[in-house]
Amino acid sequence: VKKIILDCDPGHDDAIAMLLAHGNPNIELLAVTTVVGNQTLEKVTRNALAVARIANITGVPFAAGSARPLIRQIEIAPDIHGDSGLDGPVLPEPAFDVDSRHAVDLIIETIMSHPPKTVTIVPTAGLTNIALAARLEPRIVERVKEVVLMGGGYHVGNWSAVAEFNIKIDPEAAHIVFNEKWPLTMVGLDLTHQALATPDVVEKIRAVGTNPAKFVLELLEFFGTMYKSAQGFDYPPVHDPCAVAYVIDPSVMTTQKVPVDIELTGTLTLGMTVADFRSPPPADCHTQVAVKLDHQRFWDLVVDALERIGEVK
Ligand SMILES: Nc1ccc([C@@H]2N[C@H](CO)[C@@H](O)[C@H]2O)cc1
Ligand SMILES: [Ca+2]
Repeated sequence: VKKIILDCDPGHDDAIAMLLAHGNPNIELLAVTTVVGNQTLEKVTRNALAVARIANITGVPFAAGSARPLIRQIEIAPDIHGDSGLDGPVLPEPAFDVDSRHAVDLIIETIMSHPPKTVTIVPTAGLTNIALAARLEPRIVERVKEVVLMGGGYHVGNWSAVAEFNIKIDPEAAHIVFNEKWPLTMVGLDLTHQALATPDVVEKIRAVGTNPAKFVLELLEFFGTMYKSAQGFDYPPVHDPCAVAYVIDPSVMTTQKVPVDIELTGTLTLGMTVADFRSPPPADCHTQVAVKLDHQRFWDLVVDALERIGEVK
């Protein structure tokens, strides 16, 4: 079983990532932490607790983290996720309250209280909490098993021509995270733009026939409509669960070992994840990027997780 910390900003695709992590038997969700991104910290934290109620996630601490990037001003994404950050479905009242600890403290405590190389950090948002954790407790860097993040893109951007939202909203935090020497897998737009919720996928989800599945359908409906109008996609790319799927089964996508660094001073290129594909990669290269997704196997994992969650009233 892979033990993970999910650091997220729900967010339609973050919500699906959480359901995949909760439903898949190979994953133990040790903690869920939130950070400003798709919406304000208050809104994404409320959304995370609502997803926990919908999927009946219990016994897992949810802690709120940074309300702001390290240095820059807040940028949110209401044109994709709406004003609540999880527009579309009606959200229930949370079943439990947010943990009293700060997300950064919970991340550190969780890693330091488990044996070395057993905890994987799965960020699916801006990297502010992860950067702060590495600075507050540097020992987590050699203790974590690996970092598997949704973010970046080596050939495409979505928040600028060349930068992806999770990186660009806090590029200094991303620079810290990508330059620590922990094993890091970047599941970027190159991969996640292949994770399209096509009509055949929607029908398989509909066939699950439970309230959590209905919730996912309502998320995809809104997300798809916004992605069509805002970015011209026929079907929405569901980014964040791709990072969880890699942790579940790395063979669901191909990866390539390449050095990646973050642009901090470019006028046109701020927040760009610059991958150096010149070969061979340095022997001490600690980063890899995801390249090709097995679309069917990925979505089968999501449907299987929903079937295992079953009905929740
Ligand atoms: N336009 C847009 C902006 C932000 C996101 C969020 N950021 C990442 C994709 O860029 C995902 O984690 C998703 O939650 C998705 C689309
Ligand atoms: Ca996200």
